[in-house]
Amino acid sequence: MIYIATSNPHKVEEIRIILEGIEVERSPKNVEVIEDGKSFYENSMKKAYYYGLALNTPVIADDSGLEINALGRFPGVESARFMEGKPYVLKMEKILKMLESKVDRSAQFVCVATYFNPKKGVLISVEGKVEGEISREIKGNFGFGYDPFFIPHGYEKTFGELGDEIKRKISHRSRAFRKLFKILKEVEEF
Ligand SMILES: O=P(O)(O)OP(=O)(O)OP(=O)(O)OC[C@H]1O[C@@H](n2cnc3c(O)ncnc32)[C@H](O)[C@@H]1O
Ligand SMILES: [Mg+2]
Repeated sequence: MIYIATSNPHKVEEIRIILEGIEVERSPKNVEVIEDGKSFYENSMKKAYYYGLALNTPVIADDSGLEINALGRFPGVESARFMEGKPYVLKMEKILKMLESKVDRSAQFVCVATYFNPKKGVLISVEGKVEGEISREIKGNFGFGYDPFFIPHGYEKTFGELGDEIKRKISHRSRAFRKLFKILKEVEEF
């Protein structure tokens, strides 16, 4: 079993599906980590480090977000803090307004997964990305966060409409966690 250093149950659910056969649990403690890093890497490593120290056992953190290229890769590391506490539908409506005058609707979801073993001082971070574009309408109820207006390349529908089966194959999270576990199988007893 491995703890996921997150306060977000949606992430744990997706990681459970991605890592079929490996038991994952949300950290039993919520550790306050100031996510003031300028990159997903920094925030991911910070979360893994502080959760790993607090639990004194290996953990995996995930820092992720949506980058919209015509908006200078906004919201990026601010994806969670943008309009904090407001429903995601309002966040997406606001972003759709920001995109009204733009031709380029390309975007990517990014996930940096970091493994930290405090007992051995092993820290491994990997990145996964999925390219796509922002739809003109918010559609679908699957997934979470910004899924209902992200159309992955190769599909016509949003992640909100496509659901777990597709997402677990191509999402930024599945790419990052698969990459991480390929390494962990070699360097740690997984
Ligand atoms: O920091 P932790 O405790 O892990 O939980 P969090 O929800 O704050 O997670 P982040 O700081 O990594 O912020 C992630 C942001 O990016 C969004 N996001 C991340 N992965 C996503 C996905 O697969 N689909 C849709 N939105 C996603 C999510 O809704 C947040 O707004
Ligand atoms: Mg966060």
